[in-house]
Amino acid sequence: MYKKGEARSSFAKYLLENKEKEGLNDNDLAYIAGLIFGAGTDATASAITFITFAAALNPEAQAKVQEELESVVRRDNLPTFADWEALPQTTAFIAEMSRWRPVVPGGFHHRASKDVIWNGYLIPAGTSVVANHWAIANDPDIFPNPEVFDPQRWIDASGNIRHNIEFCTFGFGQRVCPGQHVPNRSIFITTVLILWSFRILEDAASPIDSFGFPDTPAVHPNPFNAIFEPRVSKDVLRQSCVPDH
Ligand code: HEM
Repeated sequence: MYKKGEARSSFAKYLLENKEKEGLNDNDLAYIAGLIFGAGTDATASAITFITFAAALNPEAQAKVQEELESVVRRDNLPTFADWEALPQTTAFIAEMSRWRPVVPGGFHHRASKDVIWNGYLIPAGTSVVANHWAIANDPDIFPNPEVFDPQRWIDASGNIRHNIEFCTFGFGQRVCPGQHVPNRSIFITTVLILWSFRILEDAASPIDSFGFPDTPAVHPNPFNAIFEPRVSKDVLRQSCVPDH
């Protein structure tokens, strides 16, 4: 456990100090440290940008999250991780963003290292296999009216998060995203802090193209304008306690 103010451990420092023990050469070190940085920062930044994109384009869904924040967190407190369990609408908004505009729509390609028989199909060694996140996200049998941004599809009749559907935003199996707990937390806290503080509006003078993102395996939305209208006065903000994360 780290004490406040104490220097925290660093993954890159660990790699450098344990190079021999882990059997790594300098190239391995550079790639592993770089991959964590590249995979981590860009995908998370993209997801947070898609949160503002989804909020601006779906004012009613955004208002539902703000109603929930209003009753659970209230305006004189900043939201914290401790509120997570009590915020199903916010959790559903984030889940729906991940499905509606997946950060990795093309999935990452994998190559079969040996012949594989799957469901009666032979996948010969060397074949590239693509799990197409976009097709899964838009499967109408699982997600009716998939083109509609509808966080309520993640909510059950009692108002809780459904556990009988999921979307593969972090991939699958052995190569599933090992960092997923980090973005899950950063996306949650950033979303609640932004939507608690601001109403995000589409700028009528510069409409957002809801399909404005490139045709590549991992994406960011194309640059767009949105208006951030403060929901909380500066005085309330000054009085709010800053959470100790
Ligand atoms: C919203 C944020 C993120 C999304 C949507 C995401 C998504 C993914 C996906 C789809 C894969 C490929 C899984 C597969 O092959 O099926 C992956 C792999 C990976 N991710 Fe993430 N990721 C995110 C954030 C992060 C963060 C924060 C880290 C590190 C702290 C990270 C580290 C990695 C690494 C190292 C791999 C490669 C794993 C391997 O090939 O064994 N990712 N990620």
